[in-house]
Amino acid sequence: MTTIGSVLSVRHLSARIGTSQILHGVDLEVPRNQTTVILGRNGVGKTTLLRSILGYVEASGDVELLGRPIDRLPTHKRVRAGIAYVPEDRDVFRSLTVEENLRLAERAGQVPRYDLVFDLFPDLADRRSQNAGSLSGGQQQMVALGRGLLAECELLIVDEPTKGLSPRVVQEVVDVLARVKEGVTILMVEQNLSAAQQLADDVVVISEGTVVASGTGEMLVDRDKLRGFLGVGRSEEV
Ligand SMILES: Nc1ncnc2c1ncn2[C@@H]1O[C@H](COP(=O)(O)OP(=O)(O)OP(=O)(O)O)[C@@H](O)[C@H]1O
Repeated sequence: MTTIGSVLSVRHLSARIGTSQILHGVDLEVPRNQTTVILGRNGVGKTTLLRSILGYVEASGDVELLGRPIDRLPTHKRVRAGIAYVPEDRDVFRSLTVEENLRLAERAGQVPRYDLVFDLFPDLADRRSQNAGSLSGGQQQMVALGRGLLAECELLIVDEPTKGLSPRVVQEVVDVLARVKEGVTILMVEQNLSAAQQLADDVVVISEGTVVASGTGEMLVDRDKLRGFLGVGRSEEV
C-alpha cells in the first residue's frame, strides 16, 4: 500500500471521540525527507489525526510506517517503530532540569543523540542544569523537540510548535525547525501561515475531519484559493 518514497501512509482513517465522528476517512502520504504541513481551522480534527496516527485515539483505517502496518500496535510500539511526537502542550516537566527532561527520552539499546540535540539547540547545552519551568516558551519548545530527536526516528510528528509564542520567538522556532528538517522527515500541524510557508514541502488541508486539498508548499502562495479550501471568508485572517 505504501507509495514508494513514503515514510508514512494513512488510508481511510476514521475516528470518533465519544459520540462525535471527528475523522472521516483521511488519506495521507508523508514523503521521505520532506516536511508535510497540515492546515485547517480550529476544531477540524488536526490534533485528533496526529493522535490517531500515534494510537492515542482509537481509529479505524490503515496506518503504515515504512510499509509496515502499525495501526494495531499500542502507542509505545509505534514510537519504538520510529515515530517521535512533540505534542501541542509540549509536555515539558517544569520541575525537572533541561538535562533531566532530555534523559527521559533515552531509549534502551540506543545511544542517545546528545551531540545532535546540543548542536541543534546550543542554548539548551548552556542551560542543561536550569529547571525547565523557568525557560521561555521558545526554549521549552526546543526541549520538547530535543526530546523528540534524542532517539533515532523515522518520522517526527510536531503539533503546532509555534502556538502561543511571540512573533520573534515564532521565527526562532521556525529557524530551528528549518535545520531539523534537513535530517528527518516531518509531519506537522502549523496554523501560522508564515511559519508553514517557510517549512512546508507539502501541504495537506483538513476540513471537518477530511482532506479537502493537498499539494506542494506552493499552495500557500495563493491566499484566496487557500481561503476557499479552509472555508474562511475574505475578511478573515489566513
Ligand atoms: N477528548 C475529547 N473529548 C471530547 N471532544 C474532543 C476531545 N478531543 C477533541 N475533541 C473534539 O474533537 C474535535 C477536533 O479536535 P482537534 O483537537 O482534533 O481539532 P484541531 O483541528 O486540532 O483544533 P485546534 O486547531 O483548535 O487545536 C473538536 O470539536 C474537539 O472539541
